[in-house]
Amino acid sequence: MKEFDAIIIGFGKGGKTLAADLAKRGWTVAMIERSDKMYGGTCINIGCIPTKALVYQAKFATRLKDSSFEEKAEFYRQAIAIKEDVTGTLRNKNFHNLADDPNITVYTGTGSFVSPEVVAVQMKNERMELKSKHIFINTGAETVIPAIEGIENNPFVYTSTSIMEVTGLPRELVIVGGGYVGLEFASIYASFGSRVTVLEGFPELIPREDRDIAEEVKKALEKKGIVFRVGAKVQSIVNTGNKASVKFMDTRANVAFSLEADAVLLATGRRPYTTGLNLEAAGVKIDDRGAIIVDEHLRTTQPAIRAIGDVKGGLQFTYISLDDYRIIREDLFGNKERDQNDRLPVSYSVFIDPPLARIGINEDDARKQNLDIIIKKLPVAAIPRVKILGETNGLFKVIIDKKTNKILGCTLFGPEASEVINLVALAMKADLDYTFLRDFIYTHPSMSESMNQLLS
Ligand SMILES: Cc1cc2nc3c(=O)[nH]c(=O)nc-3n(C[C@H](O)[C@H](O)[C@H](O)COP(=O)(O)OP(=O)(O)OC[C@H]3O[C@@H](n4cnc5c(N)ncnc54)[C@H](O)[C@@H]3O)c2cc1C
Ligand SMILES: NC(=O)c1ccc[n+]([C@@H]2O[C@H](COP(=O)([O-])OP(=O)(O)OC[C@H]3O[C@@H](n4cnc5c(N)ncnc54)[C@H](O)[C@@H]3O)[C@@H](O)[C@H]2O)c1
Repeated sequence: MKEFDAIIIGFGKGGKTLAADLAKRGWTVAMIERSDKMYGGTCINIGCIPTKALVYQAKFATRLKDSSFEEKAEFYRQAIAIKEDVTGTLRNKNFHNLADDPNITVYTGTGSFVSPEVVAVQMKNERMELKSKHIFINTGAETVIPAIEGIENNPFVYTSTSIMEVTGLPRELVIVGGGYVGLEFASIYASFGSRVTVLEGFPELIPREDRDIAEEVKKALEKKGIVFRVGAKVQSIVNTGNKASVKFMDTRANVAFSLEADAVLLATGRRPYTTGLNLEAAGVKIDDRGAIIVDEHLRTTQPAIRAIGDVKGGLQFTYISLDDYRIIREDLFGNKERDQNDRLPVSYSVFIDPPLARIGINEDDARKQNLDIIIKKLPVAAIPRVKILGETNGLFKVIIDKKTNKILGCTLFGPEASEVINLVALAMKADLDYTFLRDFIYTHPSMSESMNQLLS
């Protein structure tokens, strides 16, 4: 049996970064990845990178709004080809980053535990057992497939992964779920020229955001032609031969509706992926949502085994997986002072057009906690840069603690929000008063300079 200093199951963000770091320190590392289409993990192959490549291309597509559907479809086909090129290049680079390192062996096969120190790898034509005292699980998440009649083997039903493999632009796209994936794909496909309907089961759109922000988001996306149906319970998706017939119930009005679609995207959440890992053999326990249970230092219920990224539940972002690597690095080689709690608050961006970004609490949260706050708002139309961009939709909003002058939270909905939020996050992390950003000298004309106005 081959022995390694470390075994990593799953080629995710944290795992691949850890592999390279350990190898540099002289450790021998086995990286196990089940698919040769997934070297580098979800983000570069089927997640952040391909979707954001399409977000970027979709921006140009909006210039074709008066063109024929066929012309739009041709532009979309080219955008998919560009996306393929980007992911292919990154996948190859990610593979070689590890495989070319003499201390790292990449196994293309499915990993499963035999015991707490032994992992079996099932490859195409071979099964091997590997041994290590340090094992890291980085197997990511999978799309939740809801129990809806007619979904199974229905050629019109897609996940975020499979829809991006299709080169034909759907004329009518129905998206089930109005979360991150649902909204980003709605924005992308509406920009490319599809007619998009989003069916969200919850009675409100983006319920975690303040209602004034949610209204602005809805308004901006509706301007693109997207139709939202909230409180929608999808009952069946039937293959009618050349289309899908989507039947849903408006649970608020208690009325049944039916829609025709060329494609139906399931954007109904992602859950930790542990299928086939045989965690029982290692003594690694999962919670009732299927996430691997970890402590603040990412140790599982079998302390020599750790979990990284989406598979441990909680926030599902690439930068969280990367930060998990930092926690482990500090635990193994540093002062052991990092843990999962010290990275809060964490910002996020939904890459719709324009993007929505947030850090910390919002007004609703502050009111529920009876906090003494100052709220400042700025319609994006008041920022000089948006006149240049020709994009005046949006609202920036910040919540400040009246007593301490610290920023408690900030939501930015407008052009370049996903960049500007990092500035606010930095100020919050550095424990700066809001006046620091208010009086800072920014370049002009930039979106960052909106902080002068927003915070004044
Ligand atoms: C459509 C979409 C868009 C997204 N956009 C963003 C975004 O813009 N920004 C952002 O921060 N996040 C985004 N995310 C989330 C982000 O992609 C994930 O949070 C992140 O990639 C998770 O990384 P990870 O390290 O947990 O593992 P992953 O990158 O998911 O890697 C897990 C790997 O393990 C492999 N694997 C699974 N089981 C086994 C096994 N038994 N043996 C061997 N290999 C196995 C899988 O094939 C996979 O390659 C997006 C996700 C999706 C789906
Ligand atoms: N920009 C980003 O950072 C980004 C982009 C995409 C995905 N992601 C990550 O991927 C994860 C998964 O995204 P997601 O959008 O699939 O999940 P999500 O949890 O964000 O949203 C799922 C939505 O589907 C709705 N829903 C669930 N079942 C339904 C049903 N049967 N009918 C109608 N609606 C239903 C839910 O109410 C919810 O609004 C996110 O948690 C996020 O962390 C991040």
